[in-house]
Amino acid sequence: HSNRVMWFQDFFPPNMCPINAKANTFYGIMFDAGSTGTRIHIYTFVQKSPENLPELEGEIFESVKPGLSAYADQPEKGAETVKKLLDMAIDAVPPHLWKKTPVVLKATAGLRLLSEEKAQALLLEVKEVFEESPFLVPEDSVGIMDGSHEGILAWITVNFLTGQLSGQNQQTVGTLDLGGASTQITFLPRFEETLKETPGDFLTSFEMFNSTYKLYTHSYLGFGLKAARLATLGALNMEVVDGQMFRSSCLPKQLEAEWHFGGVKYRYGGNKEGETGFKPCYLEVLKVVKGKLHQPDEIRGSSFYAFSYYYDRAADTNLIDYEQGGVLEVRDFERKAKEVCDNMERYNSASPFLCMDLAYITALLKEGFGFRDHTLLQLTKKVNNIETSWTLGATFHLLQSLGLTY
Ligand SMILES: O=c1[nH]cnc2c1ncn2[C@@H]1O[C@H](COP(=O)(O)OP(=O)(O)O)[C@@H](O)[C@H]1O
Ligand SMILES: [Ca+2]
Repeated sequence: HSNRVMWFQDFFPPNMCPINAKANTFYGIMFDAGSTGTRIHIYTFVQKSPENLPELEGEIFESVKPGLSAYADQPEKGAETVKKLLDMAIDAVPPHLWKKTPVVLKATAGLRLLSEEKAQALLLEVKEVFEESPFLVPEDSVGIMDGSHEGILAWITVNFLTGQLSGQNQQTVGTLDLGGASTQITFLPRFEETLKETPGDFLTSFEMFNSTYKLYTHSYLGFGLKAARLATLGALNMEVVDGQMFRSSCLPKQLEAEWHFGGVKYRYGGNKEGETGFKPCYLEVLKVVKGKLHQPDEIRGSSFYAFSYYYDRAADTNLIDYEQGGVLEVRDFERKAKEVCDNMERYNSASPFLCMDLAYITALLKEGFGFRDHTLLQLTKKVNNIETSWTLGATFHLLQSLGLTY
């Protein structure tokens, strides 16, 4: 299509004009600076008619590891990883739309855990990369996202993709996200009771697509899968003494290894002489979650969408198909945790943390949030070929604030 103006264009509303069939295509670029990796999502939308929601046409997705927080002492190098990903957008977006295509980066728990100074230095370098690009750089285009937004925007994404935000008879689903450093739970309460017994800072009103949703949401910093490993080892927020060894019954007996997280080196290993296996391991992970999370009664009976590390660990252990995902019960994680923890030698080609991760997920779901053994979890990585990530919700929010959609 060219930009030629045809005489008949004035006779048609813009969306119906035959030569303009694609004139209402637009793009949005959203970066997710997570604690374990940085990801770019390039979305294509078509607004077919002004009274309908913009239709999502597709997504281009790419990711790199490690995340920005690993470059805490080399912010320029960190920004370089963002630039590499942004080069993909140069190829994906037609040049005449560059100036109208917004680019935004939101960082999550990895940067929340860094010192203010180091986090700001990284964000400043990223901002420079954006300013040098041909794209639209809105105000606040680079920053650390509020934990409550992370949950809400993921909820918007999943419920948009499953068609629950349009039309009548909306039956929304709750969402569970398990990151490296933090974890989120979000749902739309149906009972007056829930609103009454929930602490005020767990409830947030959010406007999207001409509706207001009062959501239950909370982000637990330090309860992501990798942070939980450190907590289980007793190493989270510890002044680590040189050569200090952290041991756990969740690790293979003979294991001794090193692990770098958040710029600190940890030595860890199994209980050489002591106990190993599910029972002692579960007691260890239980200490990390017990009594630390709010348990809304309402969620016991409902089913949830779960993604990120819930998905990865379920796929790693063949509980679900890696491409298709699947439906599980909470007790399936427990069954698998027992199987792996009580036979660690059989799983020694997988991650040494597999037993600990599965035990933690089980404890988080049951003793943390208070789900039942039979609670259903819909494990999903993509819906209609779009990643289930807070980034789509964030892009809608962005387009709305720029007046590109309502
Ligand atoms: O867009 C995505 N597609 C697929 N997986 C994702 C996406 N975003 C995050 N993840 C998953 O999230 C987990 C890592 O969490 P992340 O690095 O975002 O930590 P954080 O949320 O605590 O900052 C991994 O399981 C990773 O595969
Ligand atoms: Ca994340």
